[in-house]
Amino acid sequence: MDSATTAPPPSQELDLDNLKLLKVLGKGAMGTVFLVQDTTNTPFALKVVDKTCVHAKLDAERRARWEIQVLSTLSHPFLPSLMGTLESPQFLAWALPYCPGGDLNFLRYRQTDRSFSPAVIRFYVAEILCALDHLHSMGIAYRDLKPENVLVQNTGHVTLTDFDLSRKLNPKPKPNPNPVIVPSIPLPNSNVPQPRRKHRRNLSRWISFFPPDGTNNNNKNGLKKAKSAQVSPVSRRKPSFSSGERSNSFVGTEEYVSPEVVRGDGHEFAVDWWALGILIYEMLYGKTPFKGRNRKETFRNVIMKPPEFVGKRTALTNLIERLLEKDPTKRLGYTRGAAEIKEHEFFRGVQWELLTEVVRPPFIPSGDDGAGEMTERFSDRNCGVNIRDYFQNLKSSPSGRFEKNVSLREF
Ligand SMILES: Nc1ncnc2c1ncn2[C@@H]1O[C@H](COP(=O)(O)OP(=O)(O)OP(=O)(O)O)[C@@H](O)[C@H]1O
Repeated sequence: MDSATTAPPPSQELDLDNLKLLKVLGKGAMGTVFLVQDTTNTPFALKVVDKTCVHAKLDAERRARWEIQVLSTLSHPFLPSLMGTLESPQFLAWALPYCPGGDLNFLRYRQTDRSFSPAVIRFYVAEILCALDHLHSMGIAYRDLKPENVLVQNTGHVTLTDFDLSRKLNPKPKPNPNPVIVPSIPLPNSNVPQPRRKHRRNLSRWISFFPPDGTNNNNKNGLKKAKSAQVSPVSRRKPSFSSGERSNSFVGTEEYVSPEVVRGDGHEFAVDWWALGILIYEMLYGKTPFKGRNRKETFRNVIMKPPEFVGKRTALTNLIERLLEKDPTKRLGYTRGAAEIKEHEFFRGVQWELLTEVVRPPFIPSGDDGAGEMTERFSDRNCGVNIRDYFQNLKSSPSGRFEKNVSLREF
């Protein structure tokens, strides 16, 4: 798949005067994502972070700059490319290709039994695996894999979104094909006090933050998007036809957090393989494996409980089991990365180099698929509303929603 990657196209400086906001695609902890059109009528997604809003406390600006930095280096069919950026004293915004198919969570809820067949899972997971492989090869751990962050492009292929939690790690050295045999060193006795692990400092970043304003966090599907990382106050709400909620916490969605992160042991690229195991489980069974009644119970389950598999054991359940190995060093993918996972029996027959050539992915968005369910759509009369008006109006609106009859001003 890496053969399909090239240097990222240069991103341009966007001109706010030429942008029309068409609708809100989603709202996350960090920003609002709009569907926008430029003078050529090309639609694209614009993620806007209001540097002055209460979420500044979430370190939104620093995270946004990091996200832009990561995006500017990406060039891969299953990862977004940065189309442009803009900055004003109030806003930081960047443009990405529009994905009209919604996210995998939305798609799953449109299935009759709210789960995918193994064949559909194979397709999506193969593409996600290639995207993660590429990120890891760049030394980037994604750390926020969940169905809401897997978007469906107009071609039906996937793209990962939301890189503010990603982190640069030291690339793993390739395993030595001719290892030097050294005499074995006795394992440390667990009764002997060990030096404090260096990685524990990572925990300082994982402090929960509960925004005081109960911010509207709906995405375009009317689902509440799971808050990521240290921001995570609001539960990830499933579509309105379900009462189920998924709570989130200090490092991504609670149910996707790996045992090593819960334990404070620090983390490596293997956290992404754990999250991949959770995601596959959820796609197959329609629920995550370790969800408890509260965060404490969820974390206890993450550390202690083996995943339960209903029905016949298959190559797919074996793959999940190998990814949900509690000890990261024994987890599939730990030693040789994605290559190890690609060799698993579940993927037998997958032609990795030809994935982008698949012309009939399981779901191809038709026209404005899902767009009718956007939380906020600006009527034709309001097309052309500018970003400043949008946020100004939002602050003063008692409903916390955009009021359609806002008077338009130049930005
Ligand atoms: N390129 C895109 N095309 C279509 N919709 C998009 C696009 N990018 C983002 N979205 C929508 O906007 C939502 C929020 O985007 P994103 O995850 O980037 O925001 P965030 O503020 O970083 O979220 P989080 O709370 O996880 O940190 C997504 O879940 C998705 O529904």
